[in-house]
This record gives sequence, C-alpha cells and structure tokens, in this order.
Amino acid sequence: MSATVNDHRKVPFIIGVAGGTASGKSSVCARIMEQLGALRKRVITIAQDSFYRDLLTDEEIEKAQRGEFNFDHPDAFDHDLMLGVLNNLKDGKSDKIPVYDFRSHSRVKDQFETVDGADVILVEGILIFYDPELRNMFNMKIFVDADPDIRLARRVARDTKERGRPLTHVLHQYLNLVKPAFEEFCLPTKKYADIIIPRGADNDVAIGLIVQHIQELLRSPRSSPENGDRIVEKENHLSLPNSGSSTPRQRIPSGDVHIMSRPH
Ligand SMILES: Nc1ncnc2c1ncn2[C@@H]1O[C@H](COP(=O)(O)OP(=O)(O)O)[C@@H](O)[C@H]1O
Ligand SMILES: O=c1ccn([C@@H]2O[C@H](COP(=O)(O)O)[C@@H](O)[C@H]2O)c(=O)[nH]1
Repeated sequence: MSATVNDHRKVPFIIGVAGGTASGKSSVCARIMEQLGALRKRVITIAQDSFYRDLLTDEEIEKAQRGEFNFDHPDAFDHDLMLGVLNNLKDGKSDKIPVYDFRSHSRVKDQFETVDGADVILVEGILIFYDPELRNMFNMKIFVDADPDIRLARRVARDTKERGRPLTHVLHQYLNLVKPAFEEFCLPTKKYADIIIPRGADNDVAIGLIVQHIQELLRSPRSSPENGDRIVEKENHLSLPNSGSSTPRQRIPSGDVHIMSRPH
C-alpha cells in the first residue's frame, strides 16, 4: 500500500486502547475526541477491526456466517499491514486503511480511508497489546474494563441490530469463540496497561484525565512547527491537575496508574 510523506515531519504520541469486545473502546475514543474540542483536528483514531484479514476462503466465509469462524484469535488480523500503517504514520507519512464490512466479513473492495499524520494517534482494538512489536509502539497503554455480562448484553444488541446477525449465531459465537479467546489472548494483556478504565465511557474521571494529558501534549511548545512539529515525552509520567493551591503538581508514574473513580 502506498504512503506519501507530509510536509511537516511529526513524531506522534501513540495511545493504545485495548479491552474485550463491547467494553466501550470506541466509545471511550469518541468521548476523548469530543472533549478535545478544536484540538481533535490533531488527533486521529484507528481501529484494529479495519485490519481483519481479507479474502477468507469459501469455507471460512461459510463458517463466519454460522458464527463459527474465530475472529478473536490473533491470526484473524493482518498484523503486518497494521504495523506497516502505524510505522508510516510514525514516520510522518499518510497511508490508506482498508474499510471492513462486518456483515460480509470482508473488506469493502477498493475502498480505503486515507489517514494523514497526526500529533496523537488513538489505536483501539481487542488484541493490540498481544504482539510485542505492536505493543511497543504505544507511548501510553489503556485497558477498558467492563463487566462481562454487560459486554455480552451490548454485543447481542449490536450484532443483531447493526450487524444483521441471528441471535442464535451471536450467542454460539460468543460462548464458543469470543469468550474463550478473550480469556486466552485479550485479558492477559491487561497487565501491560498503564491505565485501566473501569466502566468504560461512563468513567468521566478517567476520560477527563486522559483528555487533560493529551491537551498538555498538544499545547507543549515541543509540538509546535517551530520546534520541528515533534512531540517528545521526556519523562514517562502523567500529571494530575494542579489543585490551585501552592501544592506542587502531583506526578503519577504511568506504569503504576490505574485510574478509577470512587465506587458508588
Ligand atoms: N457506557 C455505555 N453505556 C451504554 N452503552 C454503551 C456504553 N459503552 C458502549 N455502549 C454501547 O455498546 C456497544 C459497544 O460499544 P463500543 O464502544 O463500540 O465497544 P468496543 O469498541 O469495545 O467494541 C455500542 O453499541 C455502544 O453504543
Ligand atoms: O467479521 C467479523 C469480524 C469481527 N467480529 C467480532 O468483532 C469483535 C471485535 O470488535 P469490537 O468492536 O472490539 O467488538 C470480535 O470480538 C469479533 O468476534 C465479528 O463478529 N465478525
């Protein structure tokens, strides 16, 4: 796939947002974008779903239509294509992302989304922390946590309404493939997260802190064109808002952060 170089070379800050199916990964990314206001022009979101392998065999398509193809296994993704696109974006080049159709379980022929370099890239997907090479591309790793029953309820609603699937297939696929693969491949990657967001897009506190961090990155003089359009995180930390008193800003080592609002 071809890539073109942008005028201003940028080193984007790449944020990975992982979590089980229907945990709220895309909703969290959407809320982050919403809250960024005008700054959202400098941020793009990429979904791992766009990189599902194309051209399943006839046998695989039939299995997919019966809810028996394992789309939750790492081999279901075109891993090299995703790495290639992210590397190009990291190098300040534009690239093209395939458009995936969940109804036909295949890419839409000859349709691509062009993505230009950005200062911040949000990447969301169930298995983005599974492969070490991909995992190491993220400057910040977020895991969206949601109760499994809630995820199943959302998945049933989404797949039957939006993806045109019969209820029996959705449940069959979930119980036989989605749930076991979540436990084998996705859940073990939670340990790599810098931030765990319980209750997904409902967690205003966690989303607010992440938005604030992105705003700080974008407003830093290091990200201005005069400084080579580069964002450089010198220290691996998050900053919490200043309380307004003379108390110094609280530094949280990002490797230890689990942002959770108080239980209610
Ligand atoms: N906090 C929430 N409350 C109610 N519905 C939600 C919430 N978060 C997500 N959903 C719904 O659940 C479904 C899956 O959410 P989505 O953000 O797409 O999850 P993911 O990207 O993890 O698969 C969508 O239909 C979405 O509208
Ligand atoms: O053709 C397909 C491709 C994927 N799936 C399911 O999608 C989810 C991942 O997407 P989320 O947005 O994170 O839910 C994964 O669990 C696959 O089972 C599919 O059903 N059909």
